Amino acid sequence: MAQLTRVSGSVGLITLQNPPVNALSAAVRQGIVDTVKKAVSDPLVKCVVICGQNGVFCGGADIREFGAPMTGPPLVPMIHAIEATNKPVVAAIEGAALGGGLELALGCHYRIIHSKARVGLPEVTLGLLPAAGGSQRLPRLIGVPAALELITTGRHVSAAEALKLGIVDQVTDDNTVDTTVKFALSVVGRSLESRRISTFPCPPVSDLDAVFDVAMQRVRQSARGAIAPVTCVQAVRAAATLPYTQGMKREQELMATLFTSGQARALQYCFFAQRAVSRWSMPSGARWDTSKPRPISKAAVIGLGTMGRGIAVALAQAGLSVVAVETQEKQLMDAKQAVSGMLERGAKRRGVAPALGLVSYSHNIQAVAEADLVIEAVFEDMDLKKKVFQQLSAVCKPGTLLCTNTSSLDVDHLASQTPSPELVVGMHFFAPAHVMKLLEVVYGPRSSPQAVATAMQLGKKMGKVSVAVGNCRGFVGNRMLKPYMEQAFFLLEEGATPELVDQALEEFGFAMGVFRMSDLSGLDVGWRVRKADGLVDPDATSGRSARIRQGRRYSPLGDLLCEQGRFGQKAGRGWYQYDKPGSRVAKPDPWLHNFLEQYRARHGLGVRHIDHQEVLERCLYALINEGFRILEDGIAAGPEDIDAIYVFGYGWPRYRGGPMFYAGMVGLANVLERLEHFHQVHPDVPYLQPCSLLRRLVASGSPPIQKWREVIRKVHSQL
Ligand SMILES: CCC/C=C/C(=O)SCCNC(=O)CCNC(=O)[C@H](O)C(C)(C)COP(=O)([O-])OP(=O)([O-])OC[C@H]1O[C@@H](n2cnc3c(N)ncnc32)[C@H](O)[C@@H]1OP(=O)([O-])[O-]
Repeated sequence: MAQLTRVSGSVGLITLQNPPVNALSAAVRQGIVDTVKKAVSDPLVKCVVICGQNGVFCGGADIREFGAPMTGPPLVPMIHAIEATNKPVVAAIEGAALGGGLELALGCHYRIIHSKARVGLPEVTLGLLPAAGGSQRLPRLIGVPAALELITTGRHVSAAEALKLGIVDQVTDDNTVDTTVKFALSVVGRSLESRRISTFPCPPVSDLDAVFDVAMQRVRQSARGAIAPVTCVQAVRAAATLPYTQGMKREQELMATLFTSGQARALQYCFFAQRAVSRWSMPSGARWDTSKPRPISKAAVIGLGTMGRGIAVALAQAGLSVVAVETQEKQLMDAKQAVSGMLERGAKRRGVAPALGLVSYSHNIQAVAEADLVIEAVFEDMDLKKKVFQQLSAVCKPGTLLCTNTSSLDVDHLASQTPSPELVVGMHFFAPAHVMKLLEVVYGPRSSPQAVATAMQLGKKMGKVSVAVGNCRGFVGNRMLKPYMEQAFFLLEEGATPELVDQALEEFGFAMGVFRMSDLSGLDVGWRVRKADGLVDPDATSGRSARIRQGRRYSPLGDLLCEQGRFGQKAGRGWYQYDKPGSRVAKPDPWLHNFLEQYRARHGLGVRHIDHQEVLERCLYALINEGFRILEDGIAAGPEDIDAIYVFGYGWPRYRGGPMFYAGMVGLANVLERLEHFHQVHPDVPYLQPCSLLRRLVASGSPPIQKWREVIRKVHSQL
């Protein structure tokens, strides 16, 4: 809705009212149309100010309405009507003017912004383009290069930058509405001819073709396979080359191709999934809205290797005081230098002062005695972690929350080393910990809801997408990665090459295929785990038995490479070869191809043609199947949790929504049918056996993903 009041005698103040962000729902659009008409026809109103209630101008079109048939007045004529009025209309921007919100403001004759507000056209992040005139007005206002950058990245811009770019006319530190009302009164009577952006020519650019070629190349490289950024470039090109009316026509045509696309649906699902994961729940019934987090002001990090350093930086950047502990003196000095450097570089990027004073360093674990929360980030070794937890229990003040940064170790087992297991949770950070958005908060059967709530809130404070998950081997992300990698190894045995598998996955949208990723993270990591699991058997060198371990098909390929010292990038060779150790450019390796041929011959394996489709189905459906098992086991509360983990932590292409959303897009019955087929061909691969939840969902008519929780609840209630 929108409300019209008359203030300061002759100013028509229109307030958008649609909590929490005054999104432009059908009712709000109707409200704007009605109130603008009323204000324009009221002789007592000399000028109009548009603002939003509760300190937010407008978060854009109401994304919740996108799936349903359009009702209410459309945005484009509404904004045109505002621009065409003969009374000055001024936008008073507080909080944010994003998407349709900024497009509304661009239809106004002037824009005043609060210094803490931001603006932007983030439609591209939702698989769309700014199709309420934004792609046509912004280039006319600020020029093609700047508009291209903002529209194709969807970046939010601070008030100061918005002023510099010319998006707004004035920045204020005072009450934005009061300032804007005064401003509006001051421009009454001035000609509006030069204030209607749609009438501006685009500022000339010397080599327009080159500008668009570079932009197109950039978006194709940075968002491989995503259609919205490419379409955004085309829309801005229309602004630069066509008269406004024709440009608007082109904008609408381009939007029509995006609006109903699968990518737009996936990206909009991701938008809500990212927010839904903060409403966590545990199988015990504990929930986000009934569990109160503890206040944390002082944190500690134990172990300052790569992960510990990143965690210390993330905590300090969130404004917490941090005690960083490393028992080795030399490591401590190196870490201090590295952490300070990271804080300085981060602060420079964000234009703030580095939080160097928030971090103190010690080689004595006693230094953590006063911490409210400790994150242990020592080497991934259960015995070592157990020792640290025992020490922490003796040192920390009562009530201190003890967190372990582990990617797969048993959080409950660690909790049992302490007298207060309810205060123990896992915090699985992803490297580099101060950069990566994902945090898995792992609760054991004895973790208290308050401990989970505190870790989740801390994650939010650090700017992470935090997902609460149950305790099991690999938690959610790494547990699902295992069948995915296993299939990739099997495909090599059956005739594929690392290049073929990686190309299929990279064309699907992953930043890196499974083998390039494995080379980057180091083959020895998995080797160590497999050794500890008793899977690496040096005696079994040939024949079928060599490829069966613990009763199931096993590929020793990764182990054989490690035995040759081929640990990946750091060794200069792994699944690929590199110019030198540490080099990042992966090149196909004839040695590896020869090795695969010999391996297949030794084991009597026939080679067959494997295409991209098979790579995708085998690798992704095995991963998805494990996702369904995770839901069935109650390790993740809903499909959004799994999807957020994969999008924010594992490079799953956001425009494909996450693995569970993707399963829904290709059709659950289709996934089930292909898994049944693959399991028939490979009966010794349990990961390919379709999970009963998947069967159940298909039997229930493959409901939309938003309804899966109902089926999951039924499964749980019958257990
Ligand atoms: C022709 C069409 C052309 C135009 C297209 C567009 O405009 S496309 C749109 C382009 N606009 C954008 O892409 C902007 C998207 N929004 C944002 O970037 C941020 O929400 C924010 C910066 C506005 C506020 O950040 P913050 O950290 O303070 O808050 P928060 O992020 O936690 O959100 C709070 C609640 O508001 C909800 N909600 C938010 N926006 C919308 C919406 N547009 N709609 C509906 N709902 C929306 C959000 O789901 C959440 O709900 P929950 O979970 O509580 O039930």
